[in-house]
This record gives sequence, structure tokens and C-alpha cells, in this order.
Amino acid sequence: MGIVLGPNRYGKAENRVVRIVRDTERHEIRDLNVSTSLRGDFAAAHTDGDQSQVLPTDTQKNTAFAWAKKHGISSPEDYALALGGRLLAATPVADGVTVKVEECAWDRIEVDGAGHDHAFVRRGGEVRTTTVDLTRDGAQVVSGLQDLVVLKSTGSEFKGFLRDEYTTLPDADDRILATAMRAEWRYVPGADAGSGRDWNATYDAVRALLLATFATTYSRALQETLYAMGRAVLEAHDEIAEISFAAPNKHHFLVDLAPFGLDNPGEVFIAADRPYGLIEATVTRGEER
Ligand SMILES: O=c1[nH]c(=O)c2[nH]c(=O)[nH]c2[nH]1
Repeated sequence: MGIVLGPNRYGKAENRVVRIVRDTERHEIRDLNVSTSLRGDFAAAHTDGDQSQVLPTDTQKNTAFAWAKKHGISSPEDYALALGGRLLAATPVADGVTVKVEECAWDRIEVDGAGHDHAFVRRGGEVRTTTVDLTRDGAQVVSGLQDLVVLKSTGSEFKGFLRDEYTTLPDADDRILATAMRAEWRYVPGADAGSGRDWNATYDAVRALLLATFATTYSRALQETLYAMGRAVLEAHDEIAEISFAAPNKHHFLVDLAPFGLDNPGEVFIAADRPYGLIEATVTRGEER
């Protein structure tokens, strides 16, 4: 019995395509995880090292981003059909293509009862936390949240930073700012170990304040945004002594579509998962500096 090539297919998995529609002040966001896979007669690539009929996975990736601009994303289905059609057309020996799309849902951040124009919170996934430490003298309560994923599609810059011979980052006048927030706030120890407090109401109020402050504060760095959020919480809540943040800067890189004759004025981004900046800060009560 000889050895033969069995079923095979290939493509680029998990392209993190973020498309912002910014034709008006009220931005729209579509956030997709796109995987493509071509199948057909690709035997020569396996048995003879012949790539002449192989559309590179890198090209499939570029097409996924270019189609987010060119075709747009009115729905995952419509985008996937269009992208699949293009990949089939571009690859003569392919007889099929699978385009798998996962969409992350974003809601507008609510500010004063209305959805914000360009600040969004990812649906689902966030976790409420608390750590209570009890002694005979009383209780220490630290509450918080983690994986609260927020994004603003404008109203964020990062420039004027320290440069040395290893600095390549250009100044950014208008960038996406996104983070998966972890915040923990420590309550001032209360009478009865604070048992009379409405912990749920405070949690809801702090969460709403964090979101609204993220949405409405022009950001010159994630550091400034964290400080503004912490300040807003301490100003509004005497019962909170301090608040700490750990916030990954979830980088969204503008995709260069110029090689495909497409401009990209802040519309199509690749969402990188790592590495990420990690910004940590505590905002506390004390003497003003
Ligand atoms: O908000 C930011 N803070 C930083 O410290 C930093 N560093 C960096 O490369 N990008 C950013 N963005």
C-alpha cells in the first residue's frame, strides 16, 4: 500500500478585524474574529513543494481586512459571503472555502440615559468581585470588577512621550483606546462592619461612573483616563477610601490598506491580543500635590 495525501485545507485563523464606521459623529463598531480556509486540489503543495496554486494565508488575511473596508460589514453573514466569494475567485484550484466569523457584541456606554456616540462596552463577560477580611475588630471590604471591556473609537491621543534610539512609536492624534478593566475599591470600615450598606447600589453606581467617565473624558493616555475614573469615584463616594486599577492597553493597529488602493482614515483596525501595555494605578485620599 502506498502513502497518499488525504483531506487537507488551509487558511488564516482568527483575524481580529475591527471596523469603525465614522461617516458621522455617531460611530458604529463591528468587531469580528475571522477565519478562512480554502480546500481543493492543493496536492502539489504537499507532495512537490509547489506553491504556484497556493494563495498565501497572508493574502487571505489582507483580503479579510481589505473587504472590511471595501465591502463593509453590514452583517457577519453578508461579509463572510463576500469574502468567501473573493477568495474562491482568486484561487482557481479551490473548490470551496469556509469563512468562519465570530462577532463580539458591543453596546453604547450609557451617559445620562443616552448611548454615547463613540464609547462602547462589550456585552457580557464581566465579573463582579469582593474580598472581605474579618477580624475581631471589624471588617475590611474590597470590591470591584474585572474584564469590563470598553472601547472608544475617538477622543484618545498619545503623543509627546519620551523618545530614545529604540522608540519607533509615532505620535497618535486620534487612536482607539480599549481596555479590559480591573478595578478594586476599598471601603472605609463602617459601623457594624458595614452590614447596613447597600453594596449592590454602590456597585451599580461605581460601575456606571467608571463607564461614563471613560466615555466622556478626552484621553491623553490610559493613565489619565484611569486617574479621572478614580477621581470621579472618590468624589462621589465618601464610603470608598481608595480605588486601584489594572488596565491592559488593548492595542488596535490601523491596517495599511494603501497597497490595495484603499484609504483607511481610522476605519479598519487589527486588534492585537499581545503584547499589551499594562497600566496600573491607585487613586487614594491624601494631601493634594
Ligand atoms: O495610554 C498609553 N500609555 C502608555 O504609557 C503607552 N505606551 C505606549 O506605547 N502606548 C501607550 N498608551
